[in-house]
Amino acid sequence: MKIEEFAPAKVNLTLHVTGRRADGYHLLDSLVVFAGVGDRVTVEASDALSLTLAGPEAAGLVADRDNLVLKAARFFDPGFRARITLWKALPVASGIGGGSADAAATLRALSRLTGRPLPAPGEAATLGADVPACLRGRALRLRGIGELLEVVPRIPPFEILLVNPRVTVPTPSVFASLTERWNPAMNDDLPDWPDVTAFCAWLRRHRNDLSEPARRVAPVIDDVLALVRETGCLHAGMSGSGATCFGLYPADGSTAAAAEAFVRLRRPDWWSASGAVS
Ligand SMILES: C[C@@](CO)(OP(=O)(O)O)[C@H](O)COP(=O)(O)OP(=O)(O)OC[C@H]1O[C@@H](n2ccc(N)nc2=O)[C@H](O)[C@@H]1O
Ligand SMILES: Nc1ncnc2c1ncn2[C@@H]1O[C@H](COP(=O)(O)OP(=O)(O)O)[C@@H](O)[C@H]1O
Repeated sequence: MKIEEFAPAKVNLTLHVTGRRADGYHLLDSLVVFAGVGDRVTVEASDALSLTLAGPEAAGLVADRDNLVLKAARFFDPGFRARITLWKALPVASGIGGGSADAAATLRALSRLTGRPLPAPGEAATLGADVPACLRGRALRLRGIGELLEVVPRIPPFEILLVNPRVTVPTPSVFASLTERWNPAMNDDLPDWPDVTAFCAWLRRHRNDLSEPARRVAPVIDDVLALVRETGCLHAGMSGSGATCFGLYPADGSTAAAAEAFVRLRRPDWWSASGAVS
């Protein structure tokens, strides 16, 4: 039996850093969505554990034991034997959780293959703070270091453009260069947004507290945001620790795709993708 799982890009539409734990991990309050753009993990039973890389972004990775796909497989069952293929479409170290998405897709695939349950969020977070959210793969409010999740059921439909300038931004460096670690959280109750315009107006009143340190690490982020804004999006921002930026568009099946074509024309050397959001 061959099982395929999609590993969608995670996008932090807001990211408030609200404190720091004694072990150095930061407390977050983030509204997270998943885009119809991502990697694919395929798993089939075999007599040995192996990983093959394919896809347009595979060159950014090696299939060694530190690959999050193999870490997730060993975490699920240290003796598990399977032939795993990772089709890599998301750029590595880009703030859209590609590695965490791959780990989560591997766990989902192995759970389907064996009928065994998925790990609890607190356990999954030991693979990576974003893995619990990626296991759910739908609009969420993420708190704690990433293990406290609440489904956000009423996000209005929209489409998204993702643009990465092909500069890798290591997450630890961005957290390390934060100057203010104790910032206000989002309000306890999230509103019911009547439409995407109201949703974007709400997003504009919130923050990504990692933007400033990320822009110090990778000043090109300002150019990415300027280009995304030039497409006429409803709202633009940076995801996670960067450098990927996003633009939001109405869910009309064409405006986000047209924005992607515009960006590709202007910056064929950058990575861009667009899709619907869940
Ligand atoms: C910042 C976020 C926001 O969603 O996304 P990315 O930019 O990575 O996509 C995540 O919290 C990243 O999650 P993930 O990439 O899984 O993080 P991990 O591998 O667990 O941690 C990488 C490093 O980031 C820092 N880190 C991560 C999460 C967190 N809540 N506090 C931290 O301080 C730590 O320095 C840690 O050593
Ligand atoms: N399957 C994987 N996909 C992406 N990165 C991986 C993977 N396995 C291990 N990594 C490592 O994890 C780190 C974070 O990568 P990634 O999850 O893409 O970052 P981000 O969460 O910022 O998008 C990188 O240094 C990368 O080498």
